[in-house]
Amino acid sequence: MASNVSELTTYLAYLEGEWKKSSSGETIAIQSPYLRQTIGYVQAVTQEEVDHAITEAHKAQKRWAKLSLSERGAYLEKWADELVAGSEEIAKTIMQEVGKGFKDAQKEVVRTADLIRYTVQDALHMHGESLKGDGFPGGDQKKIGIVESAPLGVVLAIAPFNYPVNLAASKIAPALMMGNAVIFKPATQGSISGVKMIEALDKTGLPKGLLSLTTGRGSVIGDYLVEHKGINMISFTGGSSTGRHLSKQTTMIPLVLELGGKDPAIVCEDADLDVAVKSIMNGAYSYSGQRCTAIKRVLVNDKIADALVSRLKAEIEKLTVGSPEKDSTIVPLIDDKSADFVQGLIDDALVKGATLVTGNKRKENLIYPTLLDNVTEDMDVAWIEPFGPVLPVIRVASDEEAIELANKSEFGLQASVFSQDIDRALAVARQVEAGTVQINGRTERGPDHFPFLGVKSSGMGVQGIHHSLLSMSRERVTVLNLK
Ligand SMILES: NC(=O)C1=CN([C@@H]2O[C@H](COP(=O)(O)OP(=O)(O)OC[C@H]3O[C@@H](n4cnc5c(N)ncnc54)[C@H](OP(=O)(O)O)[C@@H]3O)[C@@H](O)[C@H]2O)C=CC1
Ligand SMILES: O=C(O)[C@H](O)COP(=O)(O)O
Repeated sequence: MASNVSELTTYLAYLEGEWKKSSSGETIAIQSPYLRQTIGYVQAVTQEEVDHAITEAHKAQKRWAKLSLSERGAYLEKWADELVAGSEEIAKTIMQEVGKGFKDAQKEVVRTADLIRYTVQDALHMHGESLKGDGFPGGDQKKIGIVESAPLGVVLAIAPFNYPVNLAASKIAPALMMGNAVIFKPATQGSISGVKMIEALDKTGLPKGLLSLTTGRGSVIGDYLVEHKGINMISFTGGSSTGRHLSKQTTMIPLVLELGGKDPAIVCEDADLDVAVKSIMNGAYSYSGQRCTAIKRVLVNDKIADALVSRLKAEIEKLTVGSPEKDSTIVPLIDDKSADFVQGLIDDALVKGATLVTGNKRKENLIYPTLLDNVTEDMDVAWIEPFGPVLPVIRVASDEEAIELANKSEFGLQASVFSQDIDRALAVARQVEAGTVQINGRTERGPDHFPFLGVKSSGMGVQGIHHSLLSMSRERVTVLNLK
């Protein structure tokens, strides 16, 4: 999968159903994390263009909401087909833009098409309900409540860099299906992938104005979008500090936040080490740990810690390191700043006495997979999300100590528990404060129809296909009062 970036394209923004240059006359250069060169430019959309896009979105939404569910679904099914048809090109863009291995990028596109199709089917099977008035004391049989889903209006979808297509579509598809219009703000690094996926949507003949793609830096147009009176709901995935900022900027509109994590793998002394090692390796290091659901700390019982650490070391040393074009597991991080941040966490732990088991090697923004043992609570890496390939091991004396440390984190996205005793694993799982606990498996968002949520600083509200459909609609209650 060789890259050719000799011809640089300036991508247009998709505003009111037309591909346009921004009146700002400004573009943003997109730098590939592994080619370390500019691969294209995207438009820096202005506040006036945002205003216009939102006004047109409201007009289009009113017409769109009148279409039947199956008519709306037909556009989305076609979008899924177009994504699959263009998967090679879209995957190449994802690879170049965010440095994800080509095969994983292709999987992201196909997973997205599957997610869109499932979203359509799920929505088609949401039947609402009817309530009888006499179900409540003193009620009357002649009163019948009809409960239907109604759209919210214009949904603002803000996506992060690491799944630029999938985490955007997982907001756009349910929003459109439930009869909303969408303003899509991709991560700046991820905007070209955003353009490609919206080109596929545009090919479906989607009504003009229903979706606009507003590229631009979050620091420049982010607050303007979030505080805009024309936005009726926000679905955001990204870092916890950005999410916290958003929740302060918004008032009285529904907000779903999927944020960072510090997912622990709790390894009890009776764990099947084959399963634990495989899951931790996959959970911690795939895409260099740039997943919100990556395993970001290991809390292992003292009695098996030596065995676990030596097996992890052996596996880490087999990991492929290098280019996403060769499908390496460990690839350069999204930018130099992120690599500096990860290096800072490693340095802090080593200064404070952690044992370097393997790694701590760096070439520019490529950080080699690193395993730190004997990590203690005074080290930043015990608590802070690296979003990079560094895994701290904290040794514990009991399940209770592991649970206490797991819950001391400000985050609560997911956790894994490894034990061959299902009663024990379940008892631990039920005490961990996290949206999801995986027993004998790696932390991960999929399958995409499962609810996906974070507690504490990891988020607010629930995603996963069905819950996204619910969060992007409201109940409309009509009461029949019969004679
Ligand atoms: N729980 C989950 O499901 C997931 C969580 N994450 C978390 O996301 C982080 C990494 O992703 P990253 O893209 O760096 O996250 P960021 O929080 O930096 O950015 C996320 C999105 O928010 C935008 N943004 C930035 N500032 C504002 C603002 N003031 N108003 C509105 N939007 C704004 C960004 O735009 P721009 O790029 O232009 O700055 C981007 O589109 C990690 O912490 C990770 O854990 C990632 C994936 C999934
Ligand atoms: O962005 C993330 O990191 C995802 O939401 C996690 O998805 P995954 O578990 O499928 O990698």
